[in-house]
Amino acid sequence: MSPTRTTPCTIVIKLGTSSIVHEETHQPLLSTLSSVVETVVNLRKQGHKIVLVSSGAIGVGLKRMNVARKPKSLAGKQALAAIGQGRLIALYDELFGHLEQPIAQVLLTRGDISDRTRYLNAVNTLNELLSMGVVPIVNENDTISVSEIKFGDNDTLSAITSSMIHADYLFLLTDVDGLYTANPRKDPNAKQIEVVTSISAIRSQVSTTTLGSSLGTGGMETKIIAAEIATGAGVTTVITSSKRPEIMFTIIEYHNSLSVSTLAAESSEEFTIPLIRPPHTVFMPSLTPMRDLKAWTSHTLFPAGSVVIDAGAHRVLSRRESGGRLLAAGVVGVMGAFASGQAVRIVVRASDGDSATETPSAQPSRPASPRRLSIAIGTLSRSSSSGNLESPDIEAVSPSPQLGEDDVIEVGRGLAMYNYAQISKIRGLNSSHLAQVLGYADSEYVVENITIRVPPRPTEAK
Ligand SMILES: N[C@@H](CCC(=O)OP(=O)(O)O)C(=O)O
Repeated sequence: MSPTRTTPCTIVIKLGTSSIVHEETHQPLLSTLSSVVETVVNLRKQGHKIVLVSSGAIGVGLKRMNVARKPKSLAGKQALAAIGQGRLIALYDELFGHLEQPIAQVLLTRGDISDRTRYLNAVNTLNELLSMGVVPIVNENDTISVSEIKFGDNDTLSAITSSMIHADYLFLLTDVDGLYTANPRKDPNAKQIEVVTSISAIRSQVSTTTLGSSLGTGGMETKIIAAEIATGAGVTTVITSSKRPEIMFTIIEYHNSLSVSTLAAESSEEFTIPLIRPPHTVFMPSLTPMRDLKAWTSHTLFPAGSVVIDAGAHRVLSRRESGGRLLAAGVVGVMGAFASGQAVRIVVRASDGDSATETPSAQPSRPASPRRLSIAIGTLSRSSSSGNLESPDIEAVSPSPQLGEDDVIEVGRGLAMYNYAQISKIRGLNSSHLAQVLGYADSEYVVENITIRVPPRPTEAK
């Protein structure tokens, strides 16, 4: 056995509906579930901490009520999830119980963890359960989830869970053994992609359209999104088959042996040749992972509005030295109504990235509707992101030119330090003038904890 084999890891395992119930009969797939349970218990014996993110509530509910197809209505799905979730967890308790492994049910909605305190409570509970040697079984709280507060699919939920507990691995177990260039069931030329280092590059290489099942909500596209969230938080993400869950041992061992051999090669020591590669796709974790507050802001919060920045600010925020903090000088407008402390989208105008040079000219007279953008504030000549203030006087404002959603591009997210009306007032100003305009200045920044996900075009990134 390799010495690294038992290095304790924190592992999130996601099991989709297609691995839990039969697609047509909705009978529970007992042999798959038993193998998963056995594997989880064996991983625990090696010292790993395991969280299971399990779908299947609706599928089990369909079987219980003898309903042939997933209902179209939200209430219908919610009712079936309420019926199925209890039975699902009872089934897990039965299977894990035979191996004397305690479990816990954790049901989450995005709404729950959009509140920082509740988010931290969820993190604390999960960590406490793990340190008690329990296997938490997480699902979306479907009964109360509505579209605005839904994770939408359990791939995303598992990625957010893995980020919450700083997992080492996220395994997305599904009915295929990895990501392919095309649907392997239909196209004999489909090739498995073994290693993904760039999610954006991979999107152009794979066809993701046909790989969802009729019961679940995910498919390959949601797995790629999940991989993007998890790897961004430093979590190695693996797609592999749920039919042989014990393959997770070999995959962990394989990756450990690769890193051991790389280290040995670097120090010219002897090393053993890594094992034969088990079938899977691995998404490599970011070398500069986003942790805690930034990951929370970026992935768990629904933004309440938008802050429009100029091209100069976009360039500055894309550099690590900016610390993810935006000065009022780089703001050209706001969109929607948001309070201080809420998450906001950071957007640039789609036109041509010329916002840095354009003089702002209007102030919204009322909260802009979420779909319209009001370019905010007074007629004085203000600086661009250089932060120079040419006149300290705030003059009367002119009507708002409006931009639609199509006129802006989201480039990142952050937490607003002031509300939308205040940011409108101080837009373009040097931070030394915030107290004069607002009557106070708790922060010299208007938005903090910003993660830029879309950097400026290379020609702009001087
Ligand atoms: N929360 C739902 C599952 C939603 C979902 O994402 O399903 P899947 O695409 O099979 O992972 C349930 O338990 O039925």
